[in-house]
This record gives sequence, C-alpha cells and structure tokens, in this order.
Amino acid sequence: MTRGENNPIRVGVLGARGRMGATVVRAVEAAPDLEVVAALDAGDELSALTGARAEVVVDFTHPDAVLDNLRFLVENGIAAVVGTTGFTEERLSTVREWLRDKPGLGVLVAPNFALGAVLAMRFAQQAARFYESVEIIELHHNRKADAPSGTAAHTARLVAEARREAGLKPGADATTSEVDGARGALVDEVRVHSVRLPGLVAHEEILFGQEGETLTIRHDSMDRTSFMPGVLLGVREVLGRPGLTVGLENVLDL
Ligand SMILES: NC(=O)C1=CN([C@@H]2O[C@H](COP(=O)(O)OP(=O)(O)OC[C@H]3O[C@@H](n4cnc5c(N)ncnc54)[C@H](OP(=O)(O)O)[C@@H]3O)[C@@H](O)[C@H]2O)C=CC1
Ligand SMILES: O=C(O)C1=N[C@H](C(=O)O)C[C@H](O)C1
Repeated sequence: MTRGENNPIRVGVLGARGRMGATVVRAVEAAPDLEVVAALDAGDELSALTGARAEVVVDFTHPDAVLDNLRFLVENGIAAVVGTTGFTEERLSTVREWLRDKPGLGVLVAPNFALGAVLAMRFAQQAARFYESVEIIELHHNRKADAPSGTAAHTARLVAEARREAGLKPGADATTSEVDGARGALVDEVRVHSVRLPGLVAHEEILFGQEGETLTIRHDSMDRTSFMPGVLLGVREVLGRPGLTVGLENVLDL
C-alpha cells in the first residue's frame, strides 16, 4: 500500500522536549502523510519505540546519547534521521559497521537540515580552490552543547578537501597569538571561530581572502522551523535509502 494520508509513516522523536525535538513533533503532526507514534526524552525507555511500531525515528538529543540511541534503532530495524551533532569519522564507521548486518535499513545523519546551510556548504566547496585563505565563523545561541558546531566542522572538512584536491597549502599569516584560542580552533587545517550569544539561533560565515578581495558566504537560521522541510524530507526518503547517508545534500541531489 502506498504511503500517504491513509497509510502515514509511523515516526518516533527522541529529544522530544528539547528545542529541536519539540519543533519536529509539531512539524510531523502537521504533515498529513506522517504520524507521531512516540515522543521520548531523557529518562524514557527506548523500548517504547518498538512498542509503538515506529518505522522512522528522528534524533535531536545530545552528542553523548546519540550513538546508544542509534545502536538500539539499528538493532531493532528502525530507520533513523539524525540531526544530533558529534559525528566523527570514527562514529560514522561504527554506524556503517552496524548497518552491514541490516540490509535494507537506512540511517541519515545530517549536520544541518536547513536548505540554505546545505547550499552555503556547497558554494564554499566551489569557492575553496580559488582563494589563498579561508576561515569559518559559526555563531549560535548560548545554550548550545558543543563547539565548534557540527556544520562548521563539516564545512571545514569539505573546504579542506577541495583545497587539497587543488594542490593548495593552508593559508599563511604573520600573526603570533598572545592569548590561547585567539585564532580559533583548527579543523582539518581550517580555522573555526565559535561565537555564543543569547538571541542567536544558528549562523555560519565562510570567509575567503586573497590579495585585494574577500568573499563571504553567510547563512542564517532565524528560527528552528528552517530545519523542518529538511527533516521531513529525510523522514520520507530514509525508508527508501539503505545504508548510511551523510549530509542532506545527498538527499537533495545537489
Ligand atoms: N542537524 C541540524 O540541522 C541541527 C542539529 N542540532 C543538534 O541537535 C542536538 C539537540 O539540539 P537542541 O534541540 O538545541 O538541544 P536541547 O538541549 O534543547 O534538546 C535535547 C533534548 O534531548 C534530551 N535528551 C538528552 N539525552 C537523551 C536521550 N538519551 N534520549 C532522549 N532524549 C534525550 C534532552 O533532555 P535533558 O535536557 O533532560 O537532557 C533535551 O530535552 C544538538 O546536538 C544540536 O547541535 C540542532 C539544530 C539543528
Ligand atoms: O545546536 C544548534 O542549534 C545547531 N546545531 C547544529 C550544528 O552544530 O551545526 C546545526 C545548527 O547549526 C544548529
């Protein structure tokens, strides 16, 4: 039977009382082809997801919790759409390993579900080989759990890879840091600066420079609803995408 209003996809949400999770619950409830069958938060039993026969679970929890959640989901044959940060290459390999025993099961991990953020990363990748130097500034609300942001780390790796492919060395400067951290953190040889302020939501600038000019690519999420079209697309697509997909760009086919 085709999926739709008469046969909605059964969705579970982890982190359902959090900033993102609560927004996801509202967005899924508003979509006629999707149904929230479980909304869980810290302290709740994951077995409620199997009890509710969830087909896809959306995880916006905490970097310390997400891997245990994912192991449970994969073991129980439940597809996952994951926005939670903290996915190193090592963690992604672990998930790939788990999925090897589960043909047909899909997991989507996306550092950022906002369309503009995905486009900004792609534009930065394209610009990377034309400029001598690049630095990233990410700006977030002051309740954010981690730094640098998953998006900034992902962007840094994409830009660094594009620069390496073009044979470029990391940009040079003549600056000596008088204070630790003054020049940001190095992610794959790209400097990343993290700003935390109440009033912000999620913002990223990728700055390129060479003699006589700079290029700034900036994306702003002013509201968490900006992530919802990407999350809902992920929920609809993940059931037909076996294995691990990293990045919404692969679902959008950019
Ligand atoms: N990919 C993307 O597009 C986006 C990703 N994010 C990422 O999503 C994550 C969550 O962000 P945000 O919503 O702002 O954070 P919040 O702290 O607002 O929400 C997280 C929620 O998850 C709960 N939680 C913690 N551990 C567990 C667990 N084991 N099982 C179920 N629930 C749990 C927390 O409960 P308690 O507070 O009691 O611990 C809290 O209610 C972060 O990693 C963030 O970077 C955010 C926005 C967009
Ligand atoms: O914590 C957040 O808010 C966000 N987290 C993600 C990240 O770390 O990149 C995505 C977005 O920036 C919002």
